[in-house]
Amino acid sequence: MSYSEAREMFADWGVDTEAALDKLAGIAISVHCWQGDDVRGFETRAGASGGGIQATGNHPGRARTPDELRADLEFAYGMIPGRHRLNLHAFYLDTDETPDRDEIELGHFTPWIDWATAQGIGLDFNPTFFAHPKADDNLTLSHPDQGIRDFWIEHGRRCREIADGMAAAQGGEVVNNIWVPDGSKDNPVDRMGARRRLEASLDAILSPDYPRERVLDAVESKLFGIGVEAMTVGSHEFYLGYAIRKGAALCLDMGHFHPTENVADKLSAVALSVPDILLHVSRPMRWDSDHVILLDDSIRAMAQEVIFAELTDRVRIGLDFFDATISRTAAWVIGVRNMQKALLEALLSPQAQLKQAEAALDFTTRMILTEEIKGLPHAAVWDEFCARQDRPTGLALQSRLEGYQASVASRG
Ligand SMILES: C[C@H](O)[C@H](O)[C@@H](O)C(=O)CO
Ligand SMILES: [Mn+2]
Repeated sequence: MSYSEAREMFADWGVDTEAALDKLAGIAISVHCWQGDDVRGFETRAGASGGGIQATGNHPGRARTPDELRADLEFAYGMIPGRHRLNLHAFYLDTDETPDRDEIELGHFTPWIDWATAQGIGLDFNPTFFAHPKADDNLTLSHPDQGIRDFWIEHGRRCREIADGMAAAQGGEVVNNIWVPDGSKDNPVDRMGARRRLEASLDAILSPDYPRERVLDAVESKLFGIGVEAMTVGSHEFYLGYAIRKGAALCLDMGHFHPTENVADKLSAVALSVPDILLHVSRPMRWDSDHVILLDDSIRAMAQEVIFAELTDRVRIGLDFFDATISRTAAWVIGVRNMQKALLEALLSPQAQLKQAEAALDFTTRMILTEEIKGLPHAAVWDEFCARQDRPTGLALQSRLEGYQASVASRG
């Protein structure tokens, strides 16, 4: 079906496809660097990722150096319509020096800043509180040992300084997201002590004032991780309260809740109390497995909430998945495009009619609408979006993804 035929069909339902395409073009997705190298980072000492997160699989082509990772990202961005961001973790520094985590500085990220600026890609940042001997107890900011806490506090403070430097170099906001793996394998007896220590450490990290429009601090909760099954110190309730008290952004990772919870439902609920929200869009399978996101119901529901609750200015969309059993570049491209497709579907919905039916308690009309619009030609509108930005679709996309994968498959 041609785009003009599709445009007319949507117009019959009161939907303006041009307005939807304009809106979609303005939504930046923060692409997570860690899909490209199985969350290994570029520190010389780095081993397995630890902290209960681990990529599984051994597909050829993993990026082994910052240059390889940037080349892979350039290819991926070239397959994705729109202008997007890069979400960089601190242990992806690019330097000949070997600073410990409490010694990193902006200069260790200069090649990333130069590259991102040349590419027109905004950076986001994350301190790395895992994959380090001082995190081997699965305790960092809440560790009972003051020395270990101080080490990680210094890391957190330096990361904010780096984020501010990135913002100064690039202009605009850098989201700096804090996730710590801290927790307990078996039932603890002093949950309060651990949470008080985490709170005090976070306060110490966040005490220097940076303009919010330059450094947007976010905090990420989690239900449990491998090795910390009994308690996660930074639980949802902990961070929801913390974000409200301190004015930080709240990060909702779709893999960090009980599998029966609807994470999309949380958006409007927390948006009443927290001004800014960061999403880690992910696909948990039975647990926080970080599968590549599909265009499935959970992603559609999340996108619909962002659009229908009119939260595009307050929600930063980041992705968080890593799959080492498939082409890593294809994983990025497919995942980001799926997020965009879900947003486009929401933008192509007859929102006003749906809300009107619901307000009138006319649930029959609401159901007719939700089910009938599923048959509308969303794909023709998506193809038009890609064509206007010279991005391939369908078989052409497949061939480009396979071609690039073949070109990196010989990496050792
Ligand atoms: C690498 C990320 O920071 C990490 O995945 C974190 O965001 C997380 O979700 C841990 O489970
Ligand atoms: Mn996450």
